[in-house]
Amino acid sequence: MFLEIRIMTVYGVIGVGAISAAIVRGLCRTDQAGLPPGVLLSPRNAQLAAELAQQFPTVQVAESNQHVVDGASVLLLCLRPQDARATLSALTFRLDLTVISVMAGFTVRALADLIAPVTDLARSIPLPAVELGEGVTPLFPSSPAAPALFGQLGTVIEVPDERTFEALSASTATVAAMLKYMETTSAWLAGKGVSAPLASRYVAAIFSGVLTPLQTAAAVDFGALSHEHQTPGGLNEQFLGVLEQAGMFRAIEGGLNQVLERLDPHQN
Ligand SMILES: NC(=O)C1=CN([C@@H]2O[C@H](COP(=O)(O)OP(=O)(O)OC[C@H]3O[C@@H](n4cnc5c(N)ncnc54)[C@H](OP(=O)(O)O)[C@@H]3O)[C@@H](O)[C@H]2O)C=CC1
Repeated sequence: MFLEIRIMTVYGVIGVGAISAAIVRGLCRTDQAGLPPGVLLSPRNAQLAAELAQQFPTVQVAESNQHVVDGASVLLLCLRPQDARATLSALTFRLDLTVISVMAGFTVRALADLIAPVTDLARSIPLPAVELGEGVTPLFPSSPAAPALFGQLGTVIEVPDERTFEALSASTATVAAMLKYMETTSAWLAGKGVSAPLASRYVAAIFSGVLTPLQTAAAVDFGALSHEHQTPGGLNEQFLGVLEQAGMFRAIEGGLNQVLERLDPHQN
């Protein structure tokens, strides 16, 4: 089924940036079966659009956003939320267009108003791993086109309602903080005289050693894993206790609630 969809589909992309480039690179991976699909890019961010068009023969840059809409069978909306309203209001959409949004915080209802008369609409939360075909992408609602796209880029999670979708979206806001945690550990090591490259490699190895085996797990008990990594009276237990006393984990819950409030003010 995917092969048929790949040959017939032209993906239009409005918002050529970090996440849409990862999607395009993922779709054009050489380990994919069959021909890559057609991709029509918005001309905005000309340098990245030109790079993608140069790298992949089925990728083209359109003259305007309206040409992207008109030439696409499946339109991907990958704009920053603050640019979406003005950009989409300037465009005309046809009834039989299929749209997939990756934009955080735009509800189905808000999007439907902006892209009327389109009704075939799905929201998605792709992460950069789609580039390697290793994404795990929540979808709501799930139209036929959305699992067909993200199934080529990893696996999909079809979410039953928009509240659950927004909660999953909020949880993705924790990545930069996790990387800052690792940077702090790495910089601390460098401050103790470990060379900076070795410090960063070592910290990456500590975490990838724990996380890589979890990639294919059906479910993960993080609490049990945390216990496994704490020898009673040991160093992990000591460090965890310091963070607990400092209120770090309550702060994580508070931060998630604030992000969710921003995504969906009616949920908390
Ligand atoms: N990055 C990620 O990992 C993820 C991002 N998302 C969502 O994807 C969306 C995009 O994020 P991201 O890729 O990081 O953002 P980027 O800033 O990398 O890309 C957005 C692109 O949209 C372009 N743009 C702005 N205005 C217009 C316009 N009027 N017409 C056409 N293009 C325009 C920008 O151009 P210029 O720079 O010139 O303004 C920029 O190239 C966001 O809504 C985000 O929530 C979702 C999941 C993961």
